[in-house]
Amino acid sequence: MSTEQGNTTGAPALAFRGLAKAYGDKVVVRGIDLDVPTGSFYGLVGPNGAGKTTTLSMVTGLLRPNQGQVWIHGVDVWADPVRAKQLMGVLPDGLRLFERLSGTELLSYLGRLRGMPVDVVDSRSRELLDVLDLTSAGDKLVADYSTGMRKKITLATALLHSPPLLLLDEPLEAVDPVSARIIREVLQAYVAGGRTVVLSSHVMALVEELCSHVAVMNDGVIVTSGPVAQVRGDAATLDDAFFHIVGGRDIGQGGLEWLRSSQG
Ligand SMILES: Nc1ncnc2c1ncn2[C@@H]1O[C@H](COP(=O)(O)OP(=O)(O)OP(=O)(O)O)[C@@H](O)[C@H]1O
Repeated sequence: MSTEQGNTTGAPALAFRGLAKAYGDKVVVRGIDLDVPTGSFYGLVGPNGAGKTTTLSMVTGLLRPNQGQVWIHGVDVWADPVRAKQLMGVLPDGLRLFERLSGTELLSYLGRLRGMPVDVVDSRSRELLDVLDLTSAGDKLVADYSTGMRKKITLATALLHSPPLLLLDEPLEAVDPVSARIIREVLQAYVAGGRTVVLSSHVMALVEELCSHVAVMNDGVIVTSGPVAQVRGDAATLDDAFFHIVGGRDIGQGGLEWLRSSQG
């Protein structure tokens, strides 16, 4: 494929082809392809170690693939990273932040780095801190934030420039139920406005509730992908379908007898 996949209007929100990554001899992503339609809410699911974070890191320009290409709205992430990064907001794994800034300063700094007008940065920052219930923490150093607060302030930085595509690595993990509900509503409103969200999660019920589409990864491969109803197939829930797709083991019969016993 050429460097430019198309203009930003016609192309999928995200597309990748032949994406591969190895660490030494260990191949962790094995040449995967995916198209994420604009306006979709796309879940990326898979067991521990399946390659979800590695994939999202390559897609967002944080980790260089060994092979393959990635386009955000038609812009090649590795050939034109500056333009591609204007089109996405990212909640990465690991949450490396500027620890010695307050939440408000962090948003202000990142907004200015993106070339946004100061008054727009200020008003959007206030709104985001308010919606994410971080107003009282706005003057606190990020170093003193809890894990859930760090996740919320990072989400605010991803939303600040109002990009057409959000890529979120486990956005609801470690977040309290009230904040989780707020984040879900923010993301649903975001998609309702015609934008696109891609998130990774282990929580199948959440993916089933929120997402229009899902891709299931296992051992570095996308095993199946498409609209949620199609991937669920005849299974009662997406959780059941996932269990069968990735070959989960049922412990109903045999095994762990010592855990079932009242004696030690
Ligand atoms: N820096 C690294 N060096 C070597 N191996 C790595 C590195 N980062 C990830 N891996 C390996 O790559 C594989 C995929 O990891 P990855 O974090 O992408 O999986 P994941 O699907 O996000 O898992 P989880 O659901 O547990 O977060 C794992 O086997 C992991 O051990």
